[in-house]
Amino acid sequence: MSAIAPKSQEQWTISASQKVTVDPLLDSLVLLTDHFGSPCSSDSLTAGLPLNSAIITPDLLPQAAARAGLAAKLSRKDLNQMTGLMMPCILLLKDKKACVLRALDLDGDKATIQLPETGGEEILTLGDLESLYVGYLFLVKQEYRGDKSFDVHLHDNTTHWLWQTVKESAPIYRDALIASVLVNLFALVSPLFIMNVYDKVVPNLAFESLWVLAIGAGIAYIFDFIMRQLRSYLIDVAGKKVDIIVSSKLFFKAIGIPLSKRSPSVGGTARQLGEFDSIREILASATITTLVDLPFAIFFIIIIYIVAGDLALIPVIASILIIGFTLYIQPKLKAAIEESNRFASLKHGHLIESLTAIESIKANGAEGLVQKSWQQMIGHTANWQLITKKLTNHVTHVANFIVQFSVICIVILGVYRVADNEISMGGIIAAVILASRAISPMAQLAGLITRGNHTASALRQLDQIMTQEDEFQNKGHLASQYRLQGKISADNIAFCFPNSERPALHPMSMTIQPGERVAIIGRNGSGKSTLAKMLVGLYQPTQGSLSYDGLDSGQIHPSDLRRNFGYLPQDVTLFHGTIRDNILFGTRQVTEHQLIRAVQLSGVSMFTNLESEGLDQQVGEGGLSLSRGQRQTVALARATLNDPPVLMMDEPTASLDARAEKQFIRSMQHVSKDRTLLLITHKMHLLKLVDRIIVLDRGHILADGPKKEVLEKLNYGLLAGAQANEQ
Ligand SMILES: Nc1ncnc2c1ncn2[C@@H]1O[C@H](COP(=O)(O)OP(=O)(O)OP(=O)(O)O)[C@@H](O)[C@H]1O
Repeated sequence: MSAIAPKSQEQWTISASQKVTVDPLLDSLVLLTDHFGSPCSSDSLTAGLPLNSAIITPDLLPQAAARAGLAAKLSRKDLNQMTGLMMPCILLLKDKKACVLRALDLDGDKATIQLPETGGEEILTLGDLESLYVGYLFLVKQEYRGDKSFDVHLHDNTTHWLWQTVKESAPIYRDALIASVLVNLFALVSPLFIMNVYDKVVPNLAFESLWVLAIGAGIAYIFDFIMRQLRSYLIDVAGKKVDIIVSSKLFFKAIGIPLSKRSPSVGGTARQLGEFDSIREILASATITTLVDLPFAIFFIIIIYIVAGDLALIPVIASILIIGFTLYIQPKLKAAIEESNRFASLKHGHLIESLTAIESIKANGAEGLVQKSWQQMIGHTANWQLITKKLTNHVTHVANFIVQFSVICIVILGVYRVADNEISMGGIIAAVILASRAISPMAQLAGLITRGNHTASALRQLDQIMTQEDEFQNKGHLASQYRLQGKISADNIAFCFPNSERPALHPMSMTIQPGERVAIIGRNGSGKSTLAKMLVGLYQPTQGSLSYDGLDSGQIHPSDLRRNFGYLPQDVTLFHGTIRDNILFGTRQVTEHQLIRAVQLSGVSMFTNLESEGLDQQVGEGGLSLSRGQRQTVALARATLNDPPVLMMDEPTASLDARAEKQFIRSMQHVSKDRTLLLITHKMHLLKLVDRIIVLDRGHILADGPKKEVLEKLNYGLLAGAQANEQ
C-alpha cells in the first residue's frame, strides 16, 4: 500500500465511541441538546444533512437543532447587548470555532463559557471573550411540541412540503402580483389612445392633442415594459427559491424513507420525483400571471360597456363558451394525463432496470424480450400522450376560434351601433382591443387548467412520497450518544415485505450477548439477509420488538444504531471515485491510522500495494473497474473502519479466492476478539470464527445453540430441511 504510509509503528485502537471529529459548532449544539433535556448525538443531528468537509455550517445548524426539537436562530449581537434570557447560546468564534455561552456578568467583567471539545466550563474576562467572538451567535430555544394528536391535525395545513415553501416566498409573489395589476391597468392605454385619436384628433386634425396623447401613451408603455420585466424577474426568483428548497426536501425524503417501505421500482420512484418539474414550471412561469389576469377580464368588460355599450355582451358570451368547453373536456383530459403518467413511470423503471442488468440481458440473449417490452411501453405511453395532446390542442383551437369569431361579431354589432349613433368609430376599435384582452386569459385558462391537471397528478404522486415517515424525523425522547456493548435481544420479531403475502421471517426470539460470535446459516431464501438487515436497523420488524443493551430500538436513532454496526452487505455497491473515497464513504473525519488498519485487515492492501496509484485508484461507476472480490474487500474495509462494537458480515468471502479468504479469517480472528460477530455464511470453514450457530429455514429458527451441538445435529441429519452448503 504505497499511497499512505504509517506515521509511526505504534498501533492505536480507536473505537467508534471515541470522538475524533473536530466540529466545535456541532459539539456546542450537542451540549445544548443535553441542557434542554433532549440529548442527541452528533450523528443523529446531522444524519442526511449535506455537511461541508464533514463539518456543520451555520446555515445547516437550524436544521440540525430542529432534530432535537430546538429552534436555533442566527443573530448579530455585541456582548454588551446580551441578556440572561438569551443564555445559553452558541457563540461563533474566530478560526471557525464556537462555544456555548452559559452566563455573562457585565458588572463583574466575567463570562462563563462551555468548551465544546470537553464540555468543561471556563471563566473568561469580557475582554478575552471579545477578542475571540466574531459578533454572531445562535439563540437557541426549545420548540413547543404540544400534544402529538394535535400536531397531526396541524401538520397538513401548516407544514405542507410545498405550500409551506411557497408561503415563504409570498412577499416576492405579492410584488409580482402588484406588477401584474399595473400591467393590466397599462393595457387600457392602447385602446383609449386609439379611440381618442379616431374620435377627437382625426376629425379636428388636432396635432397638439395628438402629441400630448402620444407622449402620455409612450410614458405609460415605458412603465409597462419595466413592470413586465420586473414581474418576470420576481416570478423567476420566487420559482428558483421554491425549486431549490423543495427539490432538496424531496431528495432528503426519498433517501430518508426506510428501506422496508420503499417502492419496489427505482425507475418509477425516480420518475415520480421528476414530476416535480411540472410543479416547478407552473410556479416559475408566466402561467401564474394568467391567474392575475383573470379578474381583470371582468374589469375590461366593464370598460367595454362604458365605451361601447352592449358590445360588452360578446366577450361575456365568448368567455362562457370557452370556459364551458374547457370544463367539458376536463374529465377526459384528466384520465389521459393519469394514464400517460402511469405508463411513463413504467417506461422509466424498465429503462433503468434494463441498463443496470445489461450483462445478464446479453448473457441470456434476452435483448429481444426487453426490446419488445420497451416497445409496448412506449407504444402505450405515446398513445396516451397523443390523446392528451389532441384534447389540449382541441381546447386551444376552439378557444382561438371563439376569440377570432367574437372580434367579427363585435365589428358587425359595432357598425349597427355606429349607424344608430350609439357609439363612435373609435368605440368599435377600443372594444375590439379590450375584448381580445378580456377573452385571452380565458383561452389561456384552458391551457392553465390542463397544466393544472398535470400538476395535480404530480402533486398527488409526490404527496405519496412526502407524507411517508422518514428516518430523520424527530420523534423525541431518543437515547443519545448511543454506544452498544453488543447485547441484542429479539422478542418475537417477524418481518413481511410490503406487497408480499408470505412473511420473510416468522415470529422468532433470540438473545446475542456482547462479545458472542454467532453464525447464521440456512438454505437460500431462508431469511438470513433479512434478519441481518433487521438487526442492523435497516428494516423495522413488522411484529415484536428488538432491543439493544436492554433499550428498545425505537428509542435509538437509526444513525446511532448503524454507527455501532460494521455491516458488510451481500451485494456490495461502490460509488464512482477512488478506493479511498469508497472506504471513507459516509464516515466523518477518520484518522490516517484508522484507514491504514482497515485497509490491512480487509485485504485491500493485497491488491493496492501492487498498483502505483494505491488507494487513489479509480473504481469506476458502480465499482465496475474492480473485480467482485476486490469490491468485497473494499466494502470490508468500510465496515471495519470505525472499529464498531458489532460486526455483521453477510457472506463476506463469497467472492474471495483461497488466499484472500485465509487473510480474511486471520483478520477476523484478530478483529472479532472484543466484539460481537454475526456471520452469515454458506462456507463450513468460516465456522471456525464462531462459537454459536443459528440455523434458519423458511423464516423459522430451526436450531440455535453452541457450534458443536448444532453441527452434530446437522451431521446426523437431525435438522430436517436445513443444511449449510459445505464447500
Ligand atoms: N425486497 C424484497 N421484496 C420482497 N421479498 C423479498 C425481498 N428480499 C427478499 N425477499 C424474500 O424474503 C425471503 C428471505 O430472503 P433473504 O434474502 O433474507 O434470504 P437469504 O437466506 O439471505 O438467502 P441467500 O442465502 O440466498 O442470500 C425470500 O423468500 C425472498 O424471496
